[in-house]
Amino acid sequence: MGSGQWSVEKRSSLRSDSFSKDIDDVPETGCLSIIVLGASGDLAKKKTFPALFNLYRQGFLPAEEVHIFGYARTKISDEELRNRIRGFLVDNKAASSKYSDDVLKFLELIKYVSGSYDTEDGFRRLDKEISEHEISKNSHEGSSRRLFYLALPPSVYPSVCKMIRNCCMNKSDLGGWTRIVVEKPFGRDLESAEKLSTQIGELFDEPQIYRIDHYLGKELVQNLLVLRFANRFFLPLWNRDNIHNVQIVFREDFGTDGRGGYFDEYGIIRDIIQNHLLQVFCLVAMEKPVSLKPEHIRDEKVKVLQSVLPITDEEVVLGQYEGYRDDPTVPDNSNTPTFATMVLRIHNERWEGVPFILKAGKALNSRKAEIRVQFKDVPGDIFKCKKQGRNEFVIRLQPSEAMYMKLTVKQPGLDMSTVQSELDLSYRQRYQGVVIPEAYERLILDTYISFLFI
Ligand SMILES: NC(=O)C1=CN([C@@H]2O[C@H](COP(=O)(O)OP(=O)(O)OC[C@H]3O[C@@H](n4cnc5c(N)ncnc54)[C@H](OP(=O)(O)O)[C@@H]3O)[C@@H](O)[C@H]2O)C=CC1
Ligand SMILES: O=C1O[C@H](COP(=O)(O)O)[C@@H](O)[C@H](O)[C@H]1O
Repeated sequence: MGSGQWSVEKRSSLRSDSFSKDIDDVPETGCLSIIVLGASGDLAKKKTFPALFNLYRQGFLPAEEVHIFGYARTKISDEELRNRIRGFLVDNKAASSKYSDDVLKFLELIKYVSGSYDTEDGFRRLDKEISEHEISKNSHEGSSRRLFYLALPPSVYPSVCKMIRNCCMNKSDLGGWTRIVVEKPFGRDLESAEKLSTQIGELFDEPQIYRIDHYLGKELVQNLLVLRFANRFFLPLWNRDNIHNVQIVFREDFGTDGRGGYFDEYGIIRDIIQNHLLQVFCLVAMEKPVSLKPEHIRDEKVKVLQSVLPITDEEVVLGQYEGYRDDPTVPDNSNTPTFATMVLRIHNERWEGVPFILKAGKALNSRKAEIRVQFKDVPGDIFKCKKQGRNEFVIRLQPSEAMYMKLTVKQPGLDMSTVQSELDLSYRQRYQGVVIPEAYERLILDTYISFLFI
C-alpha cells in the first residue's frame, strides 16, 4: 500500500491477550456483542447508542453478526430502554415525523439486563444472555468477540471490571476476544488514577483496555497534526517569536441536565479540562513526532506535559453557575466549579512566555469549542492598524467545524485604509455532501477494527 493510504486491518499487532493463545493467524469470524454498561445514563443515550446506530447504518455493525446489550441498575424493560434512546437516533434519510426502518431494525438488536455493579448475580445473567446470542448466531466457542463499554462514573470501574473478569469472559482461542472501553475522567487525581490503572491492569492485559477521550475523535482535533506538520505556512510561525497567546475554549449552553450526581463529584476541571482540553493543548504545543505511531505521538505529548510549569493561584478563576445547586442530585452546599479558566505556561524553547489559556464552562450563553491562536503585532506598523486587531488563526471544533484566519487587508476602494477580513475554510461549505463522523463513531470503530496509516 502506498504512503498516505488507509487500510483496514485487524489489531494483530496488539493480540497479546493473556487469555488468548497463539491466535495471530486466526481470522475474526465470530459474532460481536457490544455491552453498554450504564445504559440508563446520559452518555449512553446521547452519544454511545447514536454512534452505534450510525455505525450500523453505514454497514460497520452487520445485523447478522452483532447484538447490543444495555446493562444498568435501573429496572426497565428492553422496550423502555429502546424508547429512551429512540429520539436520539437521527436518521437523515427518514421522513421527519417517522422513525425509519433502520432505526426500528437497530432497536431490535438491543436487549437490556438490569443488575448491580458489584455483585455477580446480574453479570451472570448478562453472560447468559450474551452466550445465548452467540449460540443463536452459530458462533464457535472461542471465536466470539465481546466489547464492554463502561458508560459509567469511574468510581465503579474497578468493581465492574472485576465482575466482567469473573463472570463474562469468553474463550479466545479461535480469534475471539474480550475488550473493555473506559471513559474519562480516569480517577480523581494522580493517586486514584494510578490505583485504578493497577486495579484494571490486574484484570486485563493492556491491549484489551481502551481508554477513551472522545475529543480526540473530533474531525478538527484529528486534523491538528496534519495542519501543523503538513503545511509549510505554519512551521516557521508556530512559536514564541510569532504567537502572543493560545486560547482553548469549551462552552456549553446547558447545565448538569440530570447528571448532577456524577458531575458534582468531579467538577469542570476533571470533567473537561484535565482530559479533553489537555489533549487538544498537547496537539497544539507538541513537537513533530517521529511518526504517526501511537507511542511516538504519546511521547511528544508527555514531553509537553512535563514542561508545563505549576499553575499559580493568581492565574486560575473558578465559578459556579446560578441555579447549579437547584439540581436535586447536587448537595445544597456544593462548591464544585462549573466554570474554570487557567493559564498554562510551557517552559521550553518553543513556548517560553506564551500563555496557553484554557477555559471551560457549563450553562453559559452558547455552545462552542475552539482553539484561538493570536499572533503578535506586526513590528514597525506603517498602517497604524492595531485597531483592527491582531492576526488570529481560529480552529472551531464545534458547532459547524471551521478554520479561519483573521488578516488585515486593504479596504477595497480608493482609500488606502485597512480592514480585518477572513480566509475562511468552513467545512459545511467546502465539503458539501461529506458527512463528518461523530467522534464516538470513529473511536468505537477503532475498538473492534483498526485503521492503520501506512
Ligand atoms: N454525558 C456525556 O456527554 C459524556 C460523559 N462522559 C463520561 O461517561 C461517564 C458516564 O457519564 P454519564 O452517562 O454522563 O453519567 P450518568 O450520571 O448519566 O451515569 C451513567 C449511569 O451510571 C449509573 N450511575 C450514576 N452514578 C452512579 C454512582 N454514583 N454509582 C453507581 N452507578 C452510578 C446510573 O445508572 P443506574 O443507576 O441505572 O445503574 C447512570 O444512568 C463518565 O465517566 C463521563 O465522564 C464522557 C463524554 C461525554
Ligand atoms: O466529556 C464530556 O463531554 C460532554 C461534551 O461533549 P461534546 O462532544 O458535546 O462537546 C460534556 O457535556 C460532559 O459534561 C462531559 O462529561
